[in-house]
Amino acid sequence: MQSAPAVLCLQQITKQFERSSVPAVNEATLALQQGELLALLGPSGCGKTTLLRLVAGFEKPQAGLIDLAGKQVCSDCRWVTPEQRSVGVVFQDYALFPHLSVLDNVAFGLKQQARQGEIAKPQVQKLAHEAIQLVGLKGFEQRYPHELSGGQQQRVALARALAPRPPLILLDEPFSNLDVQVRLYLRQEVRNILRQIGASGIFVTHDQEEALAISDRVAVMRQGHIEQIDTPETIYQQPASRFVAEFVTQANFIPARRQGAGWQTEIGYFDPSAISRWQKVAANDRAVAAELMIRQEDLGLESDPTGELVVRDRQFLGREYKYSILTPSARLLYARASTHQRFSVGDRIRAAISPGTLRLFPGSAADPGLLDEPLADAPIPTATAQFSAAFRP
Ligand SMILES: Nc1ncnc2c1ncn2[C@@H]1O[C@H](COP(=O)(O)OP(=O)(O)OP(=O)(O)O)[C@@H](O)[C@H]1O
Repeated sequence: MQSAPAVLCLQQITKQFERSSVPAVNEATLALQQGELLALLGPSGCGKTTLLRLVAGFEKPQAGLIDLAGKQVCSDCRWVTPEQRSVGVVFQDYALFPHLSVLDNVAFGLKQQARQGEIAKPQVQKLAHEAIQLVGLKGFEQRYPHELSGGQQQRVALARALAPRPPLILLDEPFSNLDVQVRLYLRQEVRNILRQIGASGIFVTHDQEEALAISDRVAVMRQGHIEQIDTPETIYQQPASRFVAEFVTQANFIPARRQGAGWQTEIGYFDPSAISRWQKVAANDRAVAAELMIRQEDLGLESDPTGELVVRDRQFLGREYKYSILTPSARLLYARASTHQRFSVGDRIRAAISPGTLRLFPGSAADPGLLDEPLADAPIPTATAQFSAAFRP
Protein backbone atom coordinates (compact mmCIF):
# COMPACT_ATOMS: atom_id res chain seq x y z
CA MET A 1 0.00 0.00 0.00
CA GLN A 2 2.74 2.47 0.94
CA SER A 3 4.58 2.10 -2.37
CA ALA A 4 1.49 2.89 -4.50
CA PRO A 5 1.32 6.42 -5.91
CA ALA A 6 -0.68 8.95 -3.93
CA VAL A 7 -4.08 9.73 -5.42
CA LEU A 8 -4.62 12.65 -3.09
CA CYS A 9 -2.25 14.88 -1.14
CA LEU A 10 -3.44 17.56 1.23
CA GLN A 11 -0.90 19.92 2.72
CA GLN A 12 -1.77 22.27 5.54
CA ILE A 13 -5.33 22.89 4.33
CA THR A 14 -7.14 25.52 6.38
CA LYS A 15 -10.71 26.69 5.92
CA GLN A 16 -12.45 29.25 8.08
CA PHE A 17 -16.00 30.27 7.27
CA GLU A 18 -17.09 33.88 7.40
CA ARG A 19 -18.54 34.89 10.76
CA SER A 20 -16.75 31.97 12.37
CA SER A 21 -14.02 32.62 14.91
CA VAL A 22 -12.26 29.26 14.47
CA PRO A 23 -11.28 27.30 11.38
CA ALA A 24 -13.61 24.43 10.40
CA VAL A 25 -10.54 22.65 9.02
CA ASN A 26 -7.19 23.55 10.50
CA GLU A 27 -3.89 22.69 8.77
CA ALA A 28 -5.06 19.28 7.60
CA THR A 29 -2.36 17.21 5.98
CA LEU A 30 -2.80 13.71 4.57
CA ALA A 31 -1.89 11.50 1.63
CA LEU A 32 -4.16 8.83 0.21
CA GLN A 33 -2.66 5.97 -1.74
CA GLN A 34 -4.24 4.42 -4.80
CA GLY A 35 -6.88 1.86 -3.85
CA GLU A 36 -6.98 3.01 -0.25
CA LEU A 37 -10.20 3.59 1.70
CA LEU A 38 -9.96 6.29 4.35
CA ALA A 39 -12.59 7.07 6.98
CA LEU A 40 -12.94 10.61 8.35
CA LEU A 41 -14.20 10.04 11.86
CA GLY A 42 -15.08 12.52 14.56
CA PRO A 43 -17.86 14.14 16.55
CA SER A 44 -20.44 16.42 15.03
CA GLY A 45 -18.99 19.75 13.86
CA CYS A 46 -15.33 18.64 13.85
CA GLY A 47 -14.92 19.46 10.15
CA LYS A 48 -15.34 16.11 8.37
CA THR A 49 -17.81 17.28 5.73
CA THR A 50 -15.90 20.52 5.18
CA LEU A 51 -12.70 18.56 4.54
CA LEU A 52 -14.53 16.35 2.05
CA ARG A 53 -16.02 19.41 0.32
CA LEU A 54 -12.57 20.99 0.10
CA VAL A 55 -11.27 17.90 -1.69
CA ALA A 56 -14.27 17.94 -4.05
CA GLY A 57 -13.74 21.63 -4.76
CA PHE A 58 -17.10 22.75 -3.32
CA GLU A 59 -15.21 24.93 -0.82
CA LYS A 60 -12.08 27.04 -1.26
CA PRO A 61 -9.50 26.96 1.55
CA GLN A 62 -7.70 30.07 2.80
CA ALA A 63 -4.41 28.20 2.80
CA GLY A 64 -2.86 24.92 1.76
CA LEU A 65 -2.28 22.73 -1.27
CA ILE A 66 -4.35 19.93 -2.80
CA ASP A 67 -2.94 17.53 -5.38
CA LEU A 68 -5.30 15.07 -7.07
CA ALA A 69 -4.05 12.22 -9.21
CA GLY A 70 -0.68 13.92 -9.54
CA LYS A 71 -2.11 17.35 -10.55
CA GLN A 72 -2.32 20.41 -8.38
CA VAL A 73 -5.97 21.42 -8.09
CA CYS A 74 -5.68 24.00 -5.34
CA SER A 75 -2.94 26.40 -4.27
CA ASP A 76 -2.47 30.14 -3.85
CA CYS A 77 -2.33 30.56 -7.60
CA ARG A 78 -4.31 27.60 -8.92
CA TRP A 79 -7.94 26.56 -8.64
CA VAL A 80 -9.56 23.66 -10.49
CA THR A 81 -13.38 23.61 -10.44
CA PRO A 82 -15.28 20.60 -9.02
CA GLU A 83 -16.36 19.44 -12.52
CA GLN A 84 -12.75 19.34 -13.62
CA ARG A 85 -11.54 17.34 -10.63
CA SER A 86 -11.67 13.61 -11.23
CA VAL A 87 -13.71 12.75 -8.17
CA GLY A 88 -17.09 11.12 -7.71
CA VAL A 89 -19.26 12.28 -4.83
CA VAL A 90 -21.97 10.32 -2.99
CA PHE A 91 -24.15 12.37 -0.65
CA GLN A 92 -26.02 11.30 2.46
CA ASP A 93 -29.41 12.08 0.86
CA TYR A 94 -28.56 10.37 -2.49
CA ALA A 95 -29.29 13.63 -4.42
CA LEU A 96 -30.88 11.80 -7.38
CA PHE A 97 -32.97 13.58 -10.00
CA PRO A 98 -36.53 12.38 -9.26
CA HIS A 99 -37.73 12.86 -12.84
CA LEU A 100 -34.94 10.80 -14.37
CA SER A 101 -34.76 7.02 -14.60
CA VAL A 102 -31.94 5.06 -12.99
CA LEU A 103 -30.14 4.89 -16.32
CA ASP A 104 -30.52 8.62 -16.97
CA ASN A 105 -29.43 9.50 -13.45
CA VAL A 106 -26.28 7.42 -13.85
CA ALA A 107 -25.64 8.73 -17.38
CA PHE A 108 -26.23 12.38 -16.43
CA GLY A 109 -22.62 13.37 -15.73
CA LEU A 110 -21.34 11.18 -18.55
CA LYS A 111 -23.54 13.03 -21.07
CA GLN A 112 -22.04 16.32 -19.92
CA GLN A 113 -18.58 14.88 -20.34
CA ALA A 114 -19.49 13.72 -23.85
CA ARG A 115 -20.80 17.21 -24.72
CA GLN A 116 -17.49 18.68 -23.60
CA GLY A 117 -15.63 16.14 -25.70
CA GLU A 118 -14.05 14.46 -22.67
CA ILE A 119 -15.46 11.05 -23.61
CA ALA A 120 -16.83 9.63 -26.88
CA LYS A 121 -20.66 9.59 -27.14
CA PRO A 122 -20.97 5.78 -27.47
CA GLN A 123 -19.10 5.52 -24.17
CA VAL A 124 -21.99 7.13 -22.28
CA GLN A 125 -24.38 4.16 -22.44
CA LYS A 126 -21.58 1.63 -22.05
CA LEU A 127 -20.14 3.23 -18.89
CA ALA A 128 -23.59 3.81 -17.40
CA HIS A 129 -24.63 0.19 -17.90
CA GLU A 130 -21.32 -1.06 -16.48
CA ALA A 131 -21.74 1.07 -13.37
CA ILE A 132 -25.34 -0.10 -12.88
CA GLN A 133 -24.21 -3.70 -13.15
CA LEU A 134 -21.34 -3.06 -10.73
CA VAL A 135 -23.72 -1.90 -8.00
CA GLY A 136 -26.09 -4.82 -8.60
CA LEU A 137 -28.97 -2.89 -10.19
CA LYS A 138 -29.12 -4.59 -13.57
CA GLY A 139 -32.80 -4.81 -14.51
CA PHE A 140 -33.66 -1.57 -12.69
CA GLU A 141 -32.49 0.78 -15.46
CA GLN A 142 -35.95 2.17 -16.31
CA ARG A 143 -37.21 2.63 -12.76
CA TYR A 144 -37.52 6.04 -11.16
CA PRO A 145 -36.01 6.91 -7.76
CA HIS A 146 -39.42 6.79 -6.00
CA GLU A 147 -39.77 3.18 -7.18
CA LEU A 148 -36.61 2.16 -5.30
CA SER A 149 -35.78 1.44 -1.66
CA GLY A 150 -33.35 3.72 0.20
CA GLY A 151 -30.54 1.20 -0.24
CA GLN A 152 -31.24 0.93 -3.97
CA GLN A 153 -31.30 4.71 -4.32
CA GLN A 154 -27.92 4.91 -2.62
CA ARG A 155 -26.63 2.29 -5.07
CA VAL A 156 -27.80 4.50 -7.94
CA ALA A 157 -25.93 7.42 -6.37
CA LEU A 158 -22.87 5.21 -6.08
CA ALA A 159 -23.20 4.06 -9.70
CA ARG A 160 -23.45 7.69 -10.82
CA ALA A 161 -20.27 8.56 -8.91
CA LEU A 162 -18.44 5.48 -10.22
CA ALA A 163 -19.57 5.67 -13.85
CA PRO A 164 -16.82 7.99 -15.15
CA ARG A 165 -14.31 5.75 -13.34
CA PRO A 166 -12.72 8.49 -11.24
CA PRO A 167 -9.64 7.53 -9.24
CA LEU A 168 -11.25 8.94 -6.07
CA ILE A 169 -14.78 8.62 -4.64
CA LEU A 170 -15.93 10.84 -1.78
CA LEU A 171 -18.81 9.58 0.35
CA ASP A 172 -20.48 11.86 2.88
CA GLU A 173 -22.21 9.73 5.53
CA PRO A 174 -23.48 7.49 2.72
CA PHE A 175 -25.17 4.94 4.93
CA SER A 176 -26.71 7.07 7.64
CA ASN A 177 -30.21 7.20 6.10
CA LEU A 178 -30.40 3.43 5.78
CA ASP A 179 -31.71 0.94 8.30
CA VAL A 180 -29.14 -1.15 10.09
CA GLN A 181 -29.33 -4.34 7.98
CA VAL A 182 -29.03 -2.48 4.67
CA ARG A 183 -26.32 -0.30 6.14
CA LEU A 184 -24.17 -3.25 7.21
CA TYR A 185 -24.59 -4.97 3.88
CA LEU A 186 -24.10 -1.93 1.68
CA ARG A 187 -21.01 -0.64 3.46
CA GLN A 188 -19.29 -3.97 2.88
CA GLU A 189 -20.38 -3.93 -0.72
CA VAL A 190 -19.10 -0.41 -1.31
CA ARG A 191 -15.75 -1.52 0.04
CA ASN A 192 -15.75 -4.54 -2.29
CA ILE A 193 -16.73 -2.47 -5.33
CA LEU A 194 -14.01 0.11 -4.72
CA ARG A 195 -11.48 -2.70 -4.30
CA GLN A 196 -12.72 -4.38 -7.48
CA ILE A 197 -12.14 -1.29 -9.62
CA GLY A 198 -9.05 -0.12 -7.71
CA ALA A 199 -10.60 3.25 -6.81
CA SER A 200 -9.66 5.14 -3.66
CA GLY A 201 -12.34 6.38 -1.34
CA ILE A 202 -12.83 8.81 1.53
CA PHE A 203 -15.97 8.44 3.56
CA VAL A 204 -17.27 10.56 6.37
CA THR A 205 -18.79 8.91 9.38
CA HIS A 206 -19.32 9.59 13.05
CA ASP A 207 -19.77 5.87 13.69
CA GLN A 208 -16.52 4.49 15.09
CA GLU A 209 -17.47 0.88 14.53
CA GLU A 210 -18.19 1.59 10.87
CA ALA A 211 -14.92 3.46 10.42
CA LEU A 212 -12.87 0.66 11.99
CA ALA A 213 -14.75 -2.08 10.13
CA ILE A 214 -14.43 -0.98 6.53
CA SER A 215 -11.52 1.40 6.10
CA ASP A 216 -7.82 0.81 5.51
CA ARG A 217 -6.99 3.90 7.55
CA VAL A 218 -8.93 6.16 9.83
CA ALA A 219 -8.38 9.90 10.30
CA VAL A 220 -9.81 11.00 13.64
CA MET A 221 -10.73 14.69 13.59
CA ARG A 222 -11.24 17.10 16.44
CA GLN A 223 -12.06 20.79 16.13
CA GLY A 224 -10.77 20.95 12.57
CA HIS A 225 -7.51 19.10 13.27
CA ILE A 226 -6.61 15.60 12.21
CA GLU A 227 -5.74 14.24 15.64
CA GLN A 228 -4.51 10.83 14.46
CA ILE A 229 -4.40 9.03 11.13
CA ASP A 230 -3.53 5.36 11.09
CA THR A 231 -4.80 1.84 10.56
CA PRO A 232 -7.94 0.82 12.47
CA GLU A 233 -5.85 -1.53 14.61
CA THR A 234 -3.36 1.14 15.61
CA ILE A 235 -6.05 3.71 16.27
CA TYR A 236 -7.81 1.25 18.55
CA GLN A 237 -4.79 -0.23 20.29
CA GLN A 238 -2.50 2.79 20.39
CA PRO A 239 -4.66 5.89 20.46
CA ALA A 240 -2.44 8.97 20.26
CA SER A 241 -4.47 11.02 22.69
CA ARG A 242 -7.10 10.69 25.31
CA PHE A 243 -9.62 12.21 22.90
CA VAL A 244 -8.98 9.49 20.29
CA ALA A 245 -9.11 6.80 22.94
CA GLU A 246 -12.37 8.08 24.34
CA PHE A 247 -14.06 8.69 21.01
CA VAL A 248 -12.94 5.52 19.27
CA THR A 249 -12.89 2.92 22.02
CA GLN A 250 -15.31 4.47 24.54
CA ALA A 251 -12.90 3.26 27.18
CA ASN A 252 -13.02 3.93 30.92
CA PHE A 253 -10.62 6.50 32.38
CA ILE A 254 -9.60 6.49 36.01
CA PRO A 255 -7.34 9.06 37.70
CA ALA A 256 -4.12 7.46 38.89
CA ARG A 257 -1.31 8.58 41.15
CA ARG A 258 2.24 7.33 40.87
CA GLN A 259 3.18 5.04 43.71
CA GLY A 260 6.50 3.27 43.66
CA ALA A 261 6.92 1.63 40.27
CA GLY A 262 3.19 1.52 39.62
CA TRP A 263 0.04 3.55 39.81
CA GLN A 264 -2.60 3.75 42.50
CA THR A 265 -6.24 4.21 41.57
CA GLU A 266 -9.46 3.99 43.50
CA ILE A 267 -10.05 0.50 42.11
CA GLY A 268 -6.61 -0.83 42.91
CA TYR A 269 -2.90 -0.66 42.42
CA PHE A 270 -1.47 -1.38 38.98
CA ASP A 271 2.11 -2.46 38.63
CA PRO A 272 3.99 -1.89 35.37
CA SER A 273 3.04 -5.29 33.97
CA ALA A 274 -0.61 -4.21 33.75
CA ILE A 275 0.22 -1.36 31.42
CA SER A 276 0.68 -1.79 27.69
CA ARG A 277 2.56 1.33 26.69
CA TRP A 278 3.47 3.69 29.36
CA GLN A 279 6.24 5.46 27.57
CA LYS A 280 4.10 8.57 27.38
CA VAL A 281 4.06 9.12 31.08
CA ALA A 282 7.10 7.09 32.00
CA ALA A 283 9.16 9.34 29.72
CA ASN A 284 8.35 12.06 32.18
CA ASP A 285 9.72 10.62 35.39
CA ARG A 286 8.32 13.43 37.41
CA ALA A 287 4.72 12.85 36.35
CA VAL A 288 2.79 12.01 39.47
CA ALA A 289 -0.69 12.06 38.02
CA ALA A 290 -2.07 10.17 35.08
CA GLU A 291 -5.26 8.80 33.71
CA LEU A 292 -5.47 5.09 33.28
CA MET A 293 -7.44 3.86 30.33
CA ILE A 294 -9.25 0.54 30.70
CA ARG A 295 -11.16 -0.67 27.65
CA GLN A 296 -14.59 -2.04 28.38
CA GLU A 297 -13.61 -5.50 27.15
CA ASP A 298 -10.47 -5.49 29.33
CA LEU A 299 -12.29 -4.79 32.56
CA GLY A 300 -12.79 -8.32 33.84
CA LEU A 301 -15.25 -8.88 36.69
CA GLU A 302 -14.98 -11.36 39.54
CA SER A 303 -17.53 -12.05 42.22
CA ASP A 304 -16.38 -10.77 45.64
CA PRO A 305 -18.83 -10.19 48.53
CA THR A 306 -16.28 -7.80 50.12
CA GLY A 307 -15.46 -6.03 46.85
CA GLU A 308 -15.79 -2.27 46.63
CA LEU A 309 -17.31 -2.22 43.17
CA VAL A 310 -21.05 -2.65 42.75
CA VAL A 311 -23.01 -3.69 39.65
CA ARG A 312 -25.31 -0.79 38.87
CA ASP A 313 -26.85 -1.98 35.60
CA ARG A 314 -26.70 -4.85 33.14
CA GLN A 315 -27.65 -4.75 29.47
CA PHE A 316 -27.98 -7.87 27.36
CA LEU A 317 -26.35 -7.25 23.96
CA GLY A 318 -26.80 -10.72 22.47
CA ARG A 319 -23.24 -12.04 22.46
CA GLU A 320 -22.27 -10.27 25.67
CA TYR A 321 -23.46 -8.24 28.62
CA LYS A 322 -22.60 -4.61 29.13
CA TYR A 323 -22.30 -3.79 32.84
CA SER A 324 -22.29 -0.40 34.53
CA ILE A 325 -20.10 -0.59 37.61
CA LEU A 326 -20.12 1.90 40.46
CA THR A 327 -16.79 2.69 42.13
CA PRO A 328 -16.39 3.89 45.75
CA SER A 329 -16.19 7.52 44.54
CA ALA A 330 -19.44 7.06 42.56
CA ARG A 331 -17.62 6.97 39.22
CA LEU A 332 -19.31 4.77 36.60
CA LEU A 333 -17.18 2.26 34.72
CA TYR A 334 -18.38 0.10 31.84
CA ALA A 335 -17.46 -3.52 31.23
CA ARG A 336 -18.34 -5.95 28.49
CA ALA A 337 -18.34 -9.55 29.58
CA SER A 338 -19.28 -12.93 28.20
CA THR A 339 -22.79 -14.22 28.85
CA HIS A 340 -21.32 -17.35 30.48
CA GLN A 341 -20.97 -15.51 33.75
CA ARG A 342 -23.86 -13.35 34.88
CA PHE A 343 -23.89 -10.72 37.62
CA SER A 344 -27.00 -9.13 39.01
CA VAL A 345 -27.64 -5.50 39.82
CA GLY A 346 -26.37 -4.88 43.37
CA ASP A 347 -23.72 -7.64 43.27
CA ARG A 348 -20.38 -6.76 44.84
CA ILE A 349 -17.43 -7.51 42.59
CA ARG A 350 -13.77 -6.81 42.04
CA ALA A 351 -11.93 -6.02 38.86
CA ALA A 352 -9.50 -8.48 37.30
CA ILE A 353 -7.47 -6.93 34.55
CA SER A 354 -5.26 -8.85 32.14
CA PRO A 355 -1.60 -7.84 32.04
CA GLY A 356 -0.58 -5.39 29.37
CA THR A 357 -4.02 -4.06 28.56
CA LEU A 358 -3.97 -0.66 30.26
CA ARG A 359 -2.71 2.62 28.86
CA LEU A 360 -1.66 5.76 30.61
CA PHE A 361 -2.41 9.28 29.50
CA PRO A 362 -1.09 12.43 31.08
CA GLY A 363 -3.49 13.31 33.86
CA SER A 364 -4.54 16.34 35.74
CA ALA A 365 -3.05 16.85 39.18
CA ALA A 366 -6.34 18.40 40.20
CA ASP A 367 -8.14 15.12 40.68
CA PRO A 368 -9.75 15.06 44.09
CA GLY A 369 -9.27 12.17 46.43
CA LEU A 370 -6.03 10.89 45.00
CA LEU A 371 -3.60 13.73 45.03
CA ASP A 372 -4.62 15.02 48.41
CA GLU A 373 -2.82 11.98 49.72
CA PRO A 374 0.95 12.04 50.20
CA LEU A 375 2.89 11.26 47.07
CA ALA A 376 5.64 9.34 48.82
CA ASP A 377 5.93 5.64 48.12
CA ALA A 378 3.45 4.52 50.71
CA PRO A 379 2.71 0.84 51.16
CA ILE A 380 -0.22 -0.43 49.16
CA PRO A 381 -3.34 -0.23 51.30
CA THR A 382 -4.76 -3.60 52.37
CA ALA A 383 -8.04 -3.00 50.58
CA THR A 384 -6.29 -2.69 47.26
CA ALA A 385 -3.72 -5.42 47.73
CA GLN A 386 -6.39 -7.83 46.63
CA PHE A 387 -6.71 -5.94 43.35
CA SER A 388 -3.02 -5.80 42.75
CA ALA A 389 -2.86 -9.56 43.10
CA ALA A 390 -5.46 -9.85 40.38
CA PHE A 391 -3.57 -7.48 38.12
CA ARG A 392 -0.25 -9.23 38.49
CA PRO A 393 0.36 -12.03 36.02
N1 LIG B 1 -21.32 27.04 5.13
C1 LIG B 1 -20.93 27.24 6.40
N2 LIG B 1 -20.90 28.46 6.95
C2 LIG B 1 -20.48 28.66 8.20
N3 LIG B 1 -20.05 27.67 9.02
C3 LIG B 1 -20.07 26.42 8.53
C4 LIG B 1 -20.52 26.14 7.21
N4 LIG B 1 -20.41 24.79 7.01
C5 LIG B 1 -19.94 24.28 8.17
N5 LIG B 1 -19.73 25.25 9.07
C6 LIG B 1 -19.19 25.07 10.43
O1 LIG B 1 -17.94 24.43 10.31
C7 LIG B 1 -17.77 23.46 11.34
C8 LIG B 1 -17.52 22.10 10.73
O2 LIG B 1 -18.70 21.67 10.07
P1 LIG B 1 -18.77 20.29 9.30
O3 LIG B 1 -20.10 20.20 8.64
O4 LIG B 1 -17.57 20.14 8.45
O5 LIG B 1 -18.67 19.26 10.51
P2 LIG B 1 -18.93 17.68 10.52
O6 LIG B 1 -17.81 17.08 11.29
O7 LIG B 1 -19.13 17.18 9.13
O8 LIG B 1 -20.27 17.60 11.35
P3 LIG B 1 -21.51 16.57 11.25
O9 LIG B 1 -20.99 15.23 11.66
O10 LIG B 1 -22.49 17.12 12.23
O11 LIG B 1 -22.01 16.61 9.83
C9 LIG B 1 -19.02 23.53 12.19
O12 LIG B 1 -18.76 24.35 13.29
C10 LIG B 1 -20.05 24.17 11.27
O13 LIG B 1 -21.00 24.90 12.00
